[in-house]
Amino acid sequence: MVEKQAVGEKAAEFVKDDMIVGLGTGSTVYYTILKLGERVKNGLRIQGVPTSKETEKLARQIGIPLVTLADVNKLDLAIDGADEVDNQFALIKGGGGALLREKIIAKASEQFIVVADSTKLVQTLGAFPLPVEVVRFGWEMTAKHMRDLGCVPRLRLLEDHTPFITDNGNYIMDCHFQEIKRPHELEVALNMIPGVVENGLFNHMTSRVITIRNQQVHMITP
Ligand SMILES: O=C[C@H](O)[C@H](O)[C@H](O)COP(=O)(O)O
Repeated sequence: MVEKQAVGEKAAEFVKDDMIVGLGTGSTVYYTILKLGERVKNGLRIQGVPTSKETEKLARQIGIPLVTLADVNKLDLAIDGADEVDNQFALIKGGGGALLREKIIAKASEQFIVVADSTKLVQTLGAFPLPVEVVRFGWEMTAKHMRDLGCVPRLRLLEDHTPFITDNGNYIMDCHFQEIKRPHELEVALNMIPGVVENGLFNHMTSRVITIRNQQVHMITP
């Protein structure tokens, strides 16, 4: 079994009857969602809140009942992947461009479980370019302010060289910092820039990381 599948499926075990569950986005949590679909077919009663249009489509296809944030006061649990996880449980997310909805849903959840194969665990965040969602208006100016924080920002493009557009109609800047020594300070500083909607640093949100070492699934809690 591949690592992503092993950690993704393990996370599904934390989902119990009557929970409202945030459904993350990406190729790792994909396996969690498939497993939940199977369990729903076998009688599990849950309601999901998807973090992207892609996840919404998948969840509908496999029969997971869905609700929106307007229908609930809080979520019991959200499960999602990450691009990097450091030893303080800070994350970089947004490789798939879903970071804004993911952060809104993680913040609304009592527990936030991260599923991460062994390649995602790092000492210091930053080798993976930090995704930042920005409004289209004036994005070049927004990028200049981001550069002042010490990174090289690149507008995310599709294969046909047109800009990638998020589910919210915005652009993504992939910011090359190399090393992010103070993720919380950077998260706040980026969000102070006019034009920045949200960034992919998730600090103080993780309740548990499910990962894999020497082919064994491990769970780490802060
Ligand atoms: O926008 C995408 C999300 O933040 C993903 O959770 C993240 O990129 C990890 O995705 P994957 O599990 O495909 O590596």
